Amino acid sequence: MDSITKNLESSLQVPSVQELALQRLDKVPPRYIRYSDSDDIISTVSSDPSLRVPLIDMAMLVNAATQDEELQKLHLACKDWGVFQVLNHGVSDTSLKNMQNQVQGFFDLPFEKKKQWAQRPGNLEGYGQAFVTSEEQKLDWNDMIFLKSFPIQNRKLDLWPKNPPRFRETLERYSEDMREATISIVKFITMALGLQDTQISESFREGLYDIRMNCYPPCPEPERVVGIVPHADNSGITLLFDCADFPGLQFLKDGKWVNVEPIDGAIVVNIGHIIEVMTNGIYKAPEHRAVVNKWKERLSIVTFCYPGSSADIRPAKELIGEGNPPIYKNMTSGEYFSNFFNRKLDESFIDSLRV
Ligand SMILES: O=C(O)CCC(=O)C(=O)O
Ligand SMILES: [Fe+2]
Repeated sequence: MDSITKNLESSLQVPSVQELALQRLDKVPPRYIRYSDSDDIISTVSSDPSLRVPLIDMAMLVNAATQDEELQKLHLACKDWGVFQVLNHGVSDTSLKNMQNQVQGFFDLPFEKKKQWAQRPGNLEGYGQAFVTSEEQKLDWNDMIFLKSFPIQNRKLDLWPKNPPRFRETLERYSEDMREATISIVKFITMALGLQDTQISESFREGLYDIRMNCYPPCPEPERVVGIVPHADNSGITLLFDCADFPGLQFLKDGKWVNVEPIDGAIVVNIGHIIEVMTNGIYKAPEHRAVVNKWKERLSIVTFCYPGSSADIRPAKELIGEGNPPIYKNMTSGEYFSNFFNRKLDESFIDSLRV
């Protein structure tokens, strides 16, 4: 792999996977091949049907009578998995469905129309693919549109689609809903850890919110490609709305990949590197990937949630002391992002943040 440090806040332009899929090829082009037939992507998937991503009910976290029990469940979910599905998160079904319809409407547009909102050289935002830094790099079976939503001054409105016509207002509303949900979810995550003060959750009120809308077209050789290559998120937390009714997202648990079975109305929440640092590694950002299939397109709408830029990224003071040394460095928000965008692609990002 490329060991030279590059600024990764940009992406090279690559072909649209949706357009490739429309050609109804028998074989995928070599640039997408990740696996040979023998070390098949499927063989590493857990075969234990009882192994399921934990399900958390926010209504039980809010209710004083059931809060302690549900906080204990949340603690184990964060500690043992780093991911859970959440119900009763406060985001209405209408908001989710409206967003799904707009994103579907966008990806259904002819390529020539979508290109209007394409990433520009040296820029990650817009319609295209993330983190393509060399002409030799293997590609994901994924098209996406990536937009920054909060703070409002970060919005590059010239990259916000105007087609379908309600896209912009729907995304605006959706990101407000995601921000509200994030503040509550982070509050409960810190409570699950026994932290009293709400400084961490409140820092998400002025936080950064980036939305990545993914489209995974059907693929003629799904077992030889990957929708999104295994990674952990650099966010505080990530909220993923799976628009499909069949699995595609998988998390690594005890060396095996576990499918996330979509639940109607639920949101998938995973810990990102920032909360990993703030909890001094008690809650870890889990590895995950997306797989694709032969027959059905899948969409997901992913919100990366970061604390505001005035919050330092450091292990919480309450969690360190005698016998509990900090395992991660103290960083300003600016230092954290600079480390991320200048990271070496062949090294673990989280390991580079260790003291
Ligand atoms: O679409 C998915 O299921 C996974 C997306 C993801 O992990 C990401 O965008 O960071
Ligand atoms: Fe991710």
